[in-house]
Amino acid sequence: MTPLKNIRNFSIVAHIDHGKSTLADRLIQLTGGLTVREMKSQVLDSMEIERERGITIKAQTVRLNYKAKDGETYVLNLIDTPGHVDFTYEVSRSLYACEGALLVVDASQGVEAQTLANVYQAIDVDLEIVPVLNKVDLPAADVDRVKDQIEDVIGIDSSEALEISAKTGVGVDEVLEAIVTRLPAPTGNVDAPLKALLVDSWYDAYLGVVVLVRIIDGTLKKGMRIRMMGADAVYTVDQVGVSTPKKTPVAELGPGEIGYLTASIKEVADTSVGDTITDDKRPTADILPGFKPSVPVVFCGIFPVDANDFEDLRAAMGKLRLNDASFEFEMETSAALGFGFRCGFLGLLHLEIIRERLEREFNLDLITTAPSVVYNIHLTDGSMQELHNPADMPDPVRIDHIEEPWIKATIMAPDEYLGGILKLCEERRGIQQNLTYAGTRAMLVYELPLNEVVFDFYDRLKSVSQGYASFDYQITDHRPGDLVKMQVLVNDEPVDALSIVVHRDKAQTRGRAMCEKLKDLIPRHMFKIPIQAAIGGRVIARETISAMRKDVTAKCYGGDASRKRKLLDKQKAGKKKMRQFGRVEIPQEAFIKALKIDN
Ligand SMILES: Nc1nc2c(ncn2[C@@H]2O[C@H](COP(=O)(O)OP(=O)(O)OP(=O)(O)O)[C@@H](O)[C@H]2O)c(=O)[nH]1
Repeated sequence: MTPLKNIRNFSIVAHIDHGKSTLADRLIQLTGGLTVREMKSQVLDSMEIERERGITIKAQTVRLNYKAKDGETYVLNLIDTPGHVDFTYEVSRSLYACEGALLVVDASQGVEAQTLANVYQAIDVDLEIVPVLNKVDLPAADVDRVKDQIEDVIGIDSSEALEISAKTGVGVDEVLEAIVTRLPAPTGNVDAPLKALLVDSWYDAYLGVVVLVRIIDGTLKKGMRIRMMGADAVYTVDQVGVSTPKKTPVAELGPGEIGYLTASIKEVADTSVGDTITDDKRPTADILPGFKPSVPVVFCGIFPVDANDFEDLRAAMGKLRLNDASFEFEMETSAALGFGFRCGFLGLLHLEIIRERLEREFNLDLITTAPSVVYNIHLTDGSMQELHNPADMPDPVRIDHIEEPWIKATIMAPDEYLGGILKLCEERRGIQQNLTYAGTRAMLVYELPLNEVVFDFYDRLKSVSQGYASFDYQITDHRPGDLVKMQVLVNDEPVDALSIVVHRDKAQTRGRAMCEKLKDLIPRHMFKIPIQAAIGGRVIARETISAMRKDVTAKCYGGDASRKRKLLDKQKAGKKKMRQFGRVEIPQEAFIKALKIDN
């Protein structure tokens, strides 16, 4: 057991790409946590898709042993935090396990929206913060400007900010010293009953469910009967260990320490993050405050292209859910798409990652329907129901009013792009709350309906700002809105998977855009296909796909049979990605593409 005074628990908070993982790798390397051979290019971002996209999702920890200049050896626990808006809830849970945080800011870029969001969370839980300016090796680095920005925008003292390059290694040893000298040691009582925070849990192919814990008081040992106080479940501890980042069993964990336990827990869903773990025989008197559970805010339908893949899809989703309790799914049937699942996600990136994993790791061809937010439908009989699927919208005569979720969005960008950004926010029914400047960077705060943001807002923001704007949001409340369900009819048949809930003022424009898009996305058939958008029985937009004059093989004049076969094969392969609706075949990608709004 490490004495409290020799423990430091910290996180690194940063905006995406400011160098958090690179710095973490350096710290691991300098403290000898891994041999160079064991060191992959990025140790902490280990999942394949995370690596590809350069983002971190699951919080991970690593324990470092550091011999400081004072001659003592310290245990430094680094808890990694995710960097994307969809996963901010994982940031806050990681921060609860720490006493301090390194605030990493790219010295060539400055403070960005997620720097702010993350550092405010750290300040909220009273962490000691050490500002670190990274990438000082870049010619564009402007240390003084960024220091001023940290003081002006965040409001913390930056006079003693460290100046480093995680890439070249310059200044990184100073970071280790600062962790020891500037961050506080944890406190705790070894003789008190066990009290530990359940920081995270995940499924490991060898160990089963692994629980990451931070010990507050008492000790945790193998063989102990532990109680999860919130979930009210009792388990026997099989193994206690630390991550170096290799999983290494230890005899026990004491106050202030961070480590993992396994206890034959069947599913990640049996553990609730933020729960208090105690000794079943000698329970602690007080429960830790816990965290708000992360609730899915974006829903969509996922259907197999080939109906025979339904069971495989169910099994694949079950596997992903093992490791991701915030991903929800339940069976759904659609008149157009048959059997599938209605799935809930934390945000659009989360949706994309899950879909990509299903397709890539489980080799499934999928149709994803329009993402939708959760609406509160207040009925005339005084009851309220949550609407997760636009297709389930009750009859309008039964509806008294509909409420939709609103967010508070923070956008930071160079001021030259401000015009385009303001226009975009106004188009999306935004209400401007604040506009401030730090030098030539503008910081905008807007209230926006989540429904207007969920689909392509982020893409559009990036394009109007040439990639320079950063964005962060949190859901604030539900507000009444004049919302209607818009249906799309293809060849006079409603395609439920294309239904959306939309603000009445936007319905016409959206309807027209969707019909135009579908006209391009649906290939010609042997007959004329009308495409219509409608609210109730009223058609608000219409396009027609004209009939194909000849069949595809007609252009192979002459009797070249092999060429003809090739063409038909090609057509057949294309068909696999199509879905039959009545007499019309709609390509898989149409369901998402039809919703993108181009300007
Ligand atoms: N020139 C220079 N480049 C750096 C430095 N530190 C990191 N980078 C580069 O910046 C990019 C982003 O670094 P990462 O460490 O992946 O960023 P991150 O903050 O971990 O990103 P997320 O995991 O998505 O939060 C990479 O291409 C790094 O090589 C530095 O000190 N100097």
